Amino acid sequence: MGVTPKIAPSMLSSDFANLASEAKRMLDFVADWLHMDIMDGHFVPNLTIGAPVIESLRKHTKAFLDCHLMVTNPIDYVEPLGKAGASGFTFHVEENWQELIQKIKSKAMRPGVALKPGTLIEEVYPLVDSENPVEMVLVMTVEPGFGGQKFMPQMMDKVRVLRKKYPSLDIEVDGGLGPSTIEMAASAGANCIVAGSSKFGAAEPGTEKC
Ligand SMILES: O=C(CO)[C@@H](O)[C@H](O)COP(=O)(O)O
Ligand SMILES: [Fe+2]
Repeated sequence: MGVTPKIAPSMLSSDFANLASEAKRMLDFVADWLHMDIMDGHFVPNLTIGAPVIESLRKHTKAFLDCHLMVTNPIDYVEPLGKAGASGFTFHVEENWQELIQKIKSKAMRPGVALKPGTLIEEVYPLVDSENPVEMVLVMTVEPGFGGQKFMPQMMDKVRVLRKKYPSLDIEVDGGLGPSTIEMAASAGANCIVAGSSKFGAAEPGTEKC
Protein backbone atom coordinates (compact mmCIF):
# COMPACT_ATOMS: atom_id res chain seq x y z
CA MET A 1 0.00 0.00 0.00
CA GLY A 2 3.02 2.21 0.52
CA VAL A 3 1.76 4.02 3.61
CA THR A 4 3.19 3.93 7.10
CA PRO A 5 0.90 1.75 9.21
CA LYS A 6 -0.79 3.06 12.30
CA ILE A 7 0.48 1.54 15.54
CA ALA A 8 -2.10 0.59 18.16
CA PRO A 9 -0.51 -0.70 21.38
CA SER A 10 -2.79 -3.22 23.09
CA MET A 11 -3.43 -1.91 26.59
CA LEU A 12 -4.07 -5.52 27.66
CA SER A 13 -0.32 -5.78 28.18
CA SER A 14 -0.12 -2.57 30.22
CA ASP A 15 -0.11 -2.18 33.98
CA PHE A 16 -3.85 -1.72 34.55
CA ALA A 17 -3.16 -0.06 37.92
CA ASN A 18 -1.50 2.78 35.99
CA LEU A 19 -3.58 2.81 32.84
CA ALA A 20 -3.52 6.57 32.19
CA SER A 21 0.25 6.88 32.52
CA GLU A 22 0.79 3.70 30.48
CA ALA A 23 -1.39 5.17 27.73
CA LYS A 24 0.53 8.43 27.83
CA ARG A 25 3.85 6.58 27.63
CA MET A 26 2.67 4.81 24.47
CA LEU A 27 1.23 7.96 22.90
CA ASP A 28 4.43 9.90 23.63
CA PHE A 29 6.61 7.22 22.03
CA VAL A 30 4.82 5.46 19.27
CA ALA A 31 1.05 5.06 19.40
CA ASP A 32 -1.42 6.40 16.86
CA TRP A 33 -4.35 4.60 18.49
CA LEU A 34 -4.86 2.74 21.79
CA HIS A 35 -6.20 -0.80 21.33
CA MET A 36 -8.62 -1.79 24.09
CA ASP A 37 -9.43 -5.52 24.37
CA ILE A 38 -12.86 -6.04 25.90
CA MET A 39 -13.38 -9.69 26.91
CA ASP A 40 -16.31 -11.10 28.85
CA GLY A 41 -14.97 -14.45 30.10
CA HIS A 42 -17.57 -16.19 27.93
CA PHE A 43 -16.82 -15.51 24.26
CA VAL A 44 -13.17 -16.04 25.24
CA PRO A 45 -11.78 -17.59 28.43
CA ASN A 46 -10.50 -14.28 29.81
CA LEU A 47 -12.14 -11.32 31.49
CA THR A 48 -10.74 -7.84 31.02
CA ILE A 49 -12.33 -4.40 30.96
CA GLY A 50 -15.59 -2.72 29.98
CA ALA A 51 -17.21 0.67 29.60
CA PRO A 52 -16.31 2.00 33.10
CA VAL A 53 -12.60 1.65 32.34
CA ILE A 54 -12.99 3.26 28.92
CA GLU A 55 -14.82 6.14 30.59
CA SER A 56 -12.02 6.59 33.13
CA LEU A 57 -9.31 6.50 30.47
CA ARG A 58 -11.21 8.93 28.25
CA LYS A 59 -10.82 11.57 30.97
CA HIS A 60 -7.04 11.41 30.44
CA THR A 61 -6.70 11.30 26.66
CA LYS A 62 -8.28 12.41 23.41
CA ALA A 63 -6.67 9.46 21.56
CA PHE A 64 -8.63 7.12 19.29
CA LEU A 65 -9.75 4.26 21.55
CA ASP A 66 -9.84 1.24 19.26
CA CYS A 67 -12.14 -1.18 21.10
CA HIS A 68 -11.95 -4.85 20.15
CA LEU A 69 -15.00 -6.69 21.48
CA MET A 70 -14.55 -10.35 22.34
CA VAL A 71 -17.95 -10.76 23.93
CA THR A 72 -21.21 -12.63 23.50
CA ASN A 73 -23.96 -10.16 22.47
CA PRO A 74 -21.79 -7.20 21.42
CA ILE A 75 -24.95 -5.19 20.76
CA ASP A 76 -25.41 -4.83 24.51
CA TYR A 77 -22.10 -2.96 24.68
CA VAL A 78 -22.80 -0.32 22.02
CA GLU A 79 -24.68 2.15 24.13
CA PRO A 80 -22.42 2.00 27.22
CA LEU A 81 -19.25 2.19 25.14
CA GLY A 82 -20.59 5.07 23.06
CA LYS A 83 -21.37 6.97 26.25
CA ALA A 84 -17.99 6.11 27.73
CA GLY A 85 -16.15 7.70 24.81
CA ALA A 86 -15.01 4.71 22.72
CA SER A 87 -13.92 5.64 19.19
CA GLY A 88 -13.85 2.33 17.30
CA PHE A 89 -16.10 -0.67 17.93
CA THR A 90 -14.85 -3.88 16.32
CA PHE A 91 -17.00 -6.98 16.79
CA HIS A 92 -16.45 -10.58 15.72
CA VAL A 93 -18.53 -11.74 12.73
CA GLU A 94 -22.08 -12.47 13.75
CA GLU A 95 -25.55 -12.72 12.29
CA ASN A 96 -27.13 -9.43 13.32
CA TRP A 97 -24.33 -7.33 11.84
CA GLN A 98 -26.63 -4.91 9.99
CA GLU A 99 -28.35 -3.76 13.16
CA LEU A 100 -25.04 -3.69 14.97
CA ILE A 101 -23.33 -1.47 12.38
CA GLN A 102 -26.26 0.90 12.30
CA LYS A 103 -26.30 1.18 16.10
CA ILE A 104 -22.53 1.67 16.35
CA LYS A 105 -22.66 4.51 13.83
CA SER A 106 -25.63 6.09 15.60
CA LYS A 107 -23.42 6.37 18.69
CA ALA A 108 -20.70 8.10 16.65
CA MET A 109 -18.29 5.16 16.75
CA ARG A 110 -16.43 3.59 13.85
CA PRO A 111 -17.54 0.02 13.13
CA GLY A 112 -15.10 -2.77 12.38
CA VAL A 113 -15.37 -6.53 12.02
CA ALA A 114 -12.88 -9.09 13.31
CA LEU A 115 -11.96 -12.49 11.92
CA LYS A 116 -10.66 -15.26 14.17
CA PRO A 117 -8.01 -17.51 12.60
CA GLY A 118 -10.67 -20.13 11.80
CA THR A 119 -13.17 -17.69 10.27
CA LEU A 120 -13.31 -17.73 6.49
CA ILE A 121 -12.53 -14.44 4.81
CA GLU A 122 -15.69 -14.66 2.70
CA GLU A 123 -17.72 -14.09 5.84
CA VAL A 124 -16.71 -10.42 6.01
CA TYR A 125 -17.41 -9.54 2.38
CA PRO A 126 -21.11 -8.75 2.92
CA LEU A 127 -20.19 -6.41 5.79
CA VAL A 128 -17.68 -4.49 3.67
CA ASP A 129 -19.84 -4.47 0.53
CA SER A 130 -22.96 -3.37 2.40
CA GLU A 131 -24.54 0.06 1.76
CA ASN A 132 -23.84 0.71 5.43
CA PRO A 133 -20.41 -0.91 5.69
CA VAL A 134 -17.84 -1.57 8.37
CA GLU A 135 -14.84 0.72 8.07
CA MET A 136 -12.18 -1.73 9.19
CA VAL A 137 -11.46 -5.46 9.08
CA LEU A 138 -9.34 -6.84 11.93
CA VAL A 139 -7.48 -10.02 10.99
CA MET A 140 -6.54 -11.97 14.09
CA THR A 141 -3.09 -13.48 13.92
CA VAL A 142 -3.54 -15.47 17.17
CA GLU A 143 -6.55 -17.14 18.78
CA PRO A 144 -8.44 -14.40 20.65
CA GLY A 145 -8.24 -14.28 24.44
CA PHE A 146 -4.71 -13.51 25.53
CA GLY A 147 -1.72 -11.33 24.79
CA GLY A 148 1.76 -12.71 24.30
CA GLN A 149 0.96 -15.51 21.85
CA LYS A 150 2.85 -16.52 18.73
CA PHE A 151 2.07 -14.78 15.42
CA MET A 152 0.41 -17.01 12.78
CA PRO A 153 2.08 -16.09 9.45
CA GLN A 154 -0.47 -18.12 7.46
CA MET A 155 -3.04 -15.37 8.25
CA MET A 156 -1.16 -13.07 5.86
CA ASP A 157 -3.01 -14.71 2.95
CA LYS A 158 -6.22 -13.18 4.32
CA VAL A 159 -4.59 -9.76 4.50
CA ARG A 160 -3.30 -10.01 0.93
CA VAL A 161 -6.69 -11.06 -0.45
CA LEU A 162 -8.49 -8.29 1.45
CA ARG A 163 -6.00 -5.64 0.35
CA LYS A 164 -6.35 -6.66 -3.28
CA LYS A 165 -10.14 -6.62 -3.11
CA TYR A 166 -10.40 -3.42 -1.03
CA PRO A 167 -7.50 -1.05 -1.80
CA SER A 168 -8.61 1.70 0.60
CA LEU A 169 -10.04 -0.36 3.47
CA ASP A 170 -8.45 -0.16 6.93
CA ILE A 171 -6.99 -3.61 7.64
CA GLU A 172 -5.76 -4.22 11.16
CA VAL A 173 -3.70 -7.18 12.30
CA ASP A 174 -3.76 -8.29 15.91
CA GLY A 175 -1.69 -10.83 17.80
CA GLY A 176 2.00 -11.57 18.11
CA LEU A 177 3.15 -8.48 16.21
CA GLY A 178 6.64 -7.24 16.99
CA PRO A 179 9.92 -6.28 15.32
CA SER A 180 10.19 -9.59 13.48
CA THR A 181 6.60 -9.73 12.16
CA ILE A 182 5.43 -6.14 11.62
CA GLU A 183 7.19 -5.86 8.27
CA MET A 184 5.53 -9.06 7.01
CA ALA A 185 2.08 -7.74 7.98
CA ALA A 186 2.68 -4.30 6.50
CA SER A 187 3.93 -5.69 3.21
CA ALA A 188 0.92 -8.02 3.00
CA GLY A 189 -1.23 -4.87 3.16
CA ALA A 190 -2.09 -4.25 6.81
CA ASN A 191 -2.21 -0.54 7.64
CA CYS A 192 -3.07 -0.80 11.36
CA ILE A 193 -0.82 -2.86 13.60
CA VAL A 194 -1.81 -3.92 17.11
CA ALA A 195 1.15 -4.67 19.35
CA GLY A 196 0.81 -5.52 23.02
CA SER A 197 3.57 -7.51 24.67
CA SER A 198 6.20 -6.33 22.19
CA LYS A 199 5.56 -2.67 23.03
CA PHE A 200 4.97 -2.96 26.77
CA GLY A 201 7.77 -5.49 27.19
CA ALA A 202 10.29 -3.22 25.51
CA ALA A 203 12.36 -0.91 27.70
CA GLU A 204 11.93 1.60 24.87
CA PRO A 205 8.72 1.09 22.90
CA GLY A 206 10.50 2.75 19.98
CA THR A 207 9.85 5.94 18.13
CA GLU A 208 9.73 4.23 14.77
CA LYS A 209 6.28 3.74 13.25
CA CYS A 210 7.00 0.35 11.84
O1 LIG B 1 -7.06 -9.28 20.91
C1 LIG B 1 -6.03 -9.66 21.40
C2 LIG B 1 -5.94 -11.00 22.05
O2 LIG B 1 -7.18 -11.59 22.00
C3 LIG B 1 -4.83 -8.81 21.24
O3 LIG B 1 -5.16 -7.46 21.07
C4 LIG B 1 -3.65 -9.03 22.13
O4 LIG B 1 -3.80 -8.40 23.36
C5 LIG B 1 -2.40 -8.53 21.46
O5 LIG B 1 -1.32 -8.77 22.29
P1 LIG B 1 0.10 -9.28 21.72
O6 LIG B 1 -0.15 -10.56 20.97
O7 LIG B 1 0.61 -8.20 20.82
O8 LIG B 1 0.91 -9.46 22.95
FE1 LIG C 1 -7.25 -7.20 20.24
